[in-house]
Amino acid sequence: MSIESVTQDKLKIVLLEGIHASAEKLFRDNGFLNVITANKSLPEEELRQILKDAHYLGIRSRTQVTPELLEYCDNLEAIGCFCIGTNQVNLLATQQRGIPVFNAPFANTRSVAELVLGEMILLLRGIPAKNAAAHRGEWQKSATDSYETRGKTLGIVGYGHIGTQIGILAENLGMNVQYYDIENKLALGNAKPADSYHALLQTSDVVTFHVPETPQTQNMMDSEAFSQLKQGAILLNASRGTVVDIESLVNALTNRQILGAAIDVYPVEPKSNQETFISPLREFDNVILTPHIGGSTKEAQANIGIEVAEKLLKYSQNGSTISAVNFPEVGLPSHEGKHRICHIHQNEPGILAKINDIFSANRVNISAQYLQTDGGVGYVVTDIDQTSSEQVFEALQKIPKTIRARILY
Ligand SMILES: NC(=O)C1=CN([C@@H]2O[C@H](COP(=O)(O)OP(=O)(O)OC[C@H]3O[C@@H](n4cnc5c(N)ncnc54)[C@H](O)[C@@H]3O)[C@@H](O)[C@H]2O)C=CC1
Ligand SMILES: O=C(O)CCC(=O)C(=O)O
Repeated sequence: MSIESVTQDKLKIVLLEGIHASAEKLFRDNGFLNVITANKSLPEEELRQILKDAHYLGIRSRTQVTPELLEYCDNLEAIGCFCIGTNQVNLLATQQRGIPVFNAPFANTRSVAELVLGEMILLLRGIPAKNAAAHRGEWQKSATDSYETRGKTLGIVGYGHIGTQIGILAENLGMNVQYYDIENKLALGNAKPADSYHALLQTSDVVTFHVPETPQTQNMMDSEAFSQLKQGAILLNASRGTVVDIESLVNALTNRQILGAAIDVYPVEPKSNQETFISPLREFDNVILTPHIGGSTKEAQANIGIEVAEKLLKYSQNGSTISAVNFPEVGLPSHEGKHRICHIHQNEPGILAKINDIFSANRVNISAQYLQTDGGVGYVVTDIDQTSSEQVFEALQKIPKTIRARILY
């Protein structure tokens, strides 16, 4: 498979799911004029149609990029996830098709941390249920099951960018912080690693999840895990909907084993704001239900729009794959007066030699070159002295195991 070079103004950029306008602006300011936006995720058939001739795709967490969908995307050069999670994209299938995937690993983390902190305080005071009752005209003035944060133990599962920030903020409220992570992590402030996942569940007053969606985190909070929790604990999940088994959560709420919960993510989420949200959790006043908005603040979304659009622009304009989540990372600086060709191929020995044989046979002088391989794919960026002729480009495309090649300038 290969692609022809298309002038920048004609490259089709599709930005879905209400990606912040900062992204579209950046593309347009850089001369990308064919930018199509939608404020929701699209149904399968519409998605296929719109992506059939698209070169760049921007999504958030709803759009599923499956191997089947990729069959329809012959021109797709790169994907930007305008969020942290990339579990909605089949990373192996995109890699095999020579499509780097980028994300914004930090920009919304503070927003999630602040939301979780606020929810935790409200839940410890029993506010969600009291608030719901007051809306119905009931007056529930009582201190029963109403607690300060001070002196309570917060258990953080997944001590990464979000988990660590929550730990620091919670310590400032006077909480004891412990965490569980599969990696050995530097403990910030006075936080302590728990002896095990179960030890954390058994000894925390509040448990909050900040893990990625992986096979290991699937139903990490199942009925067995719920049975380990302290009587009257509080549970929060703003990570992924597959992490907490909803039926087990419903049971724990029904038999009052836990005092309350805050859930931002669900196994199945509506595709747009027009769709009804269906969940057995809707009947519980002591559960804060939010529509996957942990990272949805103006600040975070504007920053993410710029960060991910910049990564896509760099890939388009100079071939940089730095910080791609599924691809060899190559970031060759631009060289004045030189011309750049990118070659993506299946990772097998001897391909670089074949590329260079073609340059040599055509008396093309290489001024800089970088090869990086990662798993199944190899990526070579080459700067040459003269503009590449059609003959050279065609020969590069015909090298066996080539996935795609691009002339950048
Ligand atoms: N609700 C929302 O709007 C948002 C949700 N998220 C979700 O939050 C997740 C976490 O975000 P970050 O903290 O930025 O990610 P991160 O990658 O910085 O941290 C994740 C941590 O989880 C740990 N981990 C992985 N598997 C684990 C397991 N089985 N048990 C225990 N620890 C495990 C990792 O070692 C890492 O330290 C993201 O992957 C995303 O799914 C992120 C942003 C917004
Ligand atoms: O803002 C979004 O659409 C998704 C946020 C999220 O879950 C993430 O960043 O991983």
